Amino acid sequence: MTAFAVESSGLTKRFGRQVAVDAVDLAVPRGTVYGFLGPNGSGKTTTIRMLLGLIRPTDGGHALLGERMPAGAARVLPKVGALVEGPGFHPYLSGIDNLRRLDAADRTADRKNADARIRSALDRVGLGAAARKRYRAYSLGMRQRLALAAAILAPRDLLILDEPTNGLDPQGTREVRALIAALAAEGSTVLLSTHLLSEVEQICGHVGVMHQGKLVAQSTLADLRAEATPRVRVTTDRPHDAARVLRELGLTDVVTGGVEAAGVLGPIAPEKVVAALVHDGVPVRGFGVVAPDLEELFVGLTGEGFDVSG
Ligand SMILES: Nc1ncnc2c1ncn2[C@@H]1O[C@H](COP(=O)(O)OP(=O)(O)OP(=O)(O)O)[C@@H](O)[C@H]1O
Repeated sequence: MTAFAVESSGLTKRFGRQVAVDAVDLAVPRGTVYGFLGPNGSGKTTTIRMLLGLIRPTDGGHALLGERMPAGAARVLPKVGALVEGPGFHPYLSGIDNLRRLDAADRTADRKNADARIRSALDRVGLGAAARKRYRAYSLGMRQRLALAAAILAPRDLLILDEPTNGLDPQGTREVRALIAALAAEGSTVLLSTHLLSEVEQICGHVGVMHQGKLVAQSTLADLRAEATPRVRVTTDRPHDAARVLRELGLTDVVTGGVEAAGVLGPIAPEKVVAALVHDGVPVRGFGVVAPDLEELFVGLTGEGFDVSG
């Protein structure tokens, strides 16, 4: 068994002259919740559609659960649950009848326990009470929940979810995040795309960051945080003298503003910085070492802000 539930190499998609996905090497370890993070238009959905075999890559290849795609599609896809925008549900059928229809079309599904599986999926996404309502009467959030129910109609080794909390209210968002955590605890690997950094922070152990079609970072959140070099912040009446001392010591990205000077510490010990400031006669009123938060880190990687709400 390979260590990765999803592995791609050089995965590329061009639409005409536009490169939507540019040589992406994904590595999603089994048993993890992997956040596929990036601003709108960075290529997440296109990557996911290639992973699922819904569109053909222009270049590169990938494997799901150790099976090369598309050759192993028939073997592996029954073990993969997916939530992607695509062919919709039937508007005049109820939620439960839509799921029955989907399940009936799945040759690999176990007929004997179909009712129980469908009921359980509806309950898990919180649609138990609305199961008999017609799909066309569902709110956006309910439609999203039904799509998630469809992804978990059978036990799955891998779930690939494109923006699973899109369209949900805060309560629904919390419920779906809790459901994802529960599915992961039961042993599914989850790859979810999101433009919300807070979502990644709340439920993901791993993250891959997309920017203009490229995967610009991929690691555990813990490693990303550890790599982040802290900054020092000096409060003083003479910020320009403080900045000079910081530069002389080798700190980078040194800036001043008001009664502050700040810079990236790098390998230099903070106590050395304090000693140098004092030695130079800079009146230090305050001194702090601050680790950048994840948002600053990702802005640094992509040059773009992330929506941090939710
Ligand atoms: N079928 C298509 N034909 C032409 N261009 C496309 C097609 N699908 C996607 N693109 C382009 O590819 C780029 C990446 O789009 P994609 O939907 O993969 O990004 P995304 O990160 O999922 O963003 P979003 O969150 O908005 O869906 C965009 O510039 C988009 O306009």
